[in-house]
Amino acid sequence: MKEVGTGEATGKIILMGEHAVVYQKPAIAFPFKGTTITAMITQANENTLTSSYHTGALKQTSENLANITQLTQKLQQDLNTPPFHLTIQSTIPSERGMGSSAAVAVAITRAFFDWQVLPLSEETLLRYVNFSEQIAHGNPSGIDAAATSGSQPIYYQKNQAIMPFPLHLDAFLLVADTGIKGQTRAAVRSVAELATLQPELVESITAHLGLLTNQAKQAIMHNEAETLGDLMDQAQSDLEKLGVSNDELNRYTRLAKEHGALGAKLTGGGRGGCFIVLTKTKEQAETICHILEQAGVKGTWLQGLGAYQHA
Ligand SMILES: C[C@@](O)(CCO)CC(=O)[O-]
Repeated sequence: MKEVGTGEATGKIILMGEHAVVYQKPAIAFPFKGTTITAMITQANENTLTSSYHTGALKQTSENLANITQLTQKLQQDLNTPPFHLTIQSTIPSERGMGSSAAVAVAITRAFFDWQVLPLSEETLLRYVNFSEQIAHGNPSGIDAAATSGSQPIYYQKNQAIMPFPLHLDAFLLVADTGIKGQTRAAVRSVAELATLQPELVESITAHLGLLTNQAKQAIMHNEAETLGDLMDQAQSDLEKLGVSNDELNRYTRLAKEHGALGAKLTGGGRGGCFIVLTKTKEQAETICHILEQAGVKGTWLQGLGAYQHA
């Protein structure tokens, strides 16, 4: 056993396919390197946790504490470890659709295995993260676990091999936080309820979202930012029909479009949280960022998608 075990993970952005991915449709996501989480573990007299965060990252709501508590108990039992002190530091905003619950589970699992000097396969890691995600989300597709544990963009379909996917596009992606707590668990549940009441409607919307994801993959491969933007707009419209957007997300994505964005949509679970805006140039992204901040958006990150291949 080491004196200190450490583990890291990044946040994630879903570019296309959230919610539809729960219904076996494909999605595209990438680890978001601007946001990270680190877990550190040492031996202690009893199990304790401290966490620190920047601007809204990892807040100890009862929901994310339940998944951390149950995951650490499981790891402690499975790996037969002594009592521990766990420290978590995060810059991933929590409950914003950026994968903080999956990322914290990735970092903690890595820290436990590092502490015990045990090899950790991808498969074992994902098993622990999905255990934790069941508690946080109810019915996760596994995309958050896959995206926050890897280093490459992925094309993801539930229960299929994770496909790394080269995301290089001459465009910029602005990630913006509505400042409103996202509601992934409630949104996933409400789509499931709609699927029980109107199975054909949900099948046709999610099938369309899956088609848009596949078209987006082609657009990215051919470096067609305008096409990708148009597909993102169509995805936002489908997500609104599924009932997982909200007034602020609708208003901000439309505002971004009015100011020259190629496309704009919510990202992640929705009903709050973050949205993404695609622009051709960095200057356009910065202008839109300024307009959105004046309109009430709380936090923004800018990512050049051309550089992603080197990340
Ligand atoms: C809304 C959802 O599709 C993405 C949440 O980041 C849920 C899931 O896939 O587990």
